[in-house]
Amino acid sequence: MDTRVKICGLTTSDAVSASVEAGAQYLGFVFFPKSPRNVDIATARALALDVPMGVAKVALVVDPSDEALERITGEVPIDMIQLHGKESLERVTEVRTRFGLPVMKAVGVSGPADLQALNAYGMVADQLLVDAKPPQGADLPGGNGVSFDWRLVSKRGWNAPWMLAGGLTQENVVQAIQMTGAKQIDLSSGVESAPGVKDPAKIQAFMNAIRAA
Ligand SMILES: O=C(O)c1ccccc1N[C@@H]1O[C@H](COP(=O)(O)O)[C@@H](O)[C@H]1O
Repeated sequence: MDTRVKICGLTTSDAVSASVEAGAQYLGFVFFPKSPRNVDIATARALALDVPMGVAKVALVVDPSDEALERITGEVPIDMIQLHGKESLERVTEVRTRFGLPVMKAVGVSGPADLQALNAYGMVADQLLVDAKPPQGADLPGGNGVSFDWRLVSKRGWNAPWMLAGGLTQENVVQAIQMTGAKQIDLSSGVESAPGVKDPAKIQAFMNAIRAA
């Protein structure tokens, strides 16, 4: 299966190496203090400098200010900004223009009404991240290890390339790809041994599951 994978929430060089060696095409660094996967700028910079050419480094941010984005993009050699908050269509356009980097906009899906947002953001973002909505009362807008009803996005396309996210694991990823037709997937907690702790064996097993499909 020729699926591109983003492994998100990397905090150590071991996790970066395991993801690169297993064949991930995108690596995500989380800049969100409430997350167990949060990294400071110095750590992210050191990790990103070791990523080989051809593997995209993604900065995940949640309703960021321009100042926060200036600090991140000024010090960390990133290739893409992932907006994972309540950013408006206008804000997506503004961030793309101001920072000169591709923007991936995350959209939470729990029912058919959410597909409108994907249509709209697909017109302004470079990529879409189609994720589950966070459970009621969750501290995090993503990274909660929950899936949504994949039939909602079965064989759908939008104006921008998209990644499927939300509760993906080595056990369910093949079915998720078969049901949705996703060509790109994104995951975080499904390859962890504890919140924020990536497990190299789970990363390899996840990639093996996709390749064997
Ligand atoms: O992972 C986080 O801590 C996080 C924090 C804030 C916003 C988004 C976050 N994660 C994103 O959510 C997807 C799905 O996560 P999971 O596989 O369900 O655990 C993850 O890949 C990140 O893009």
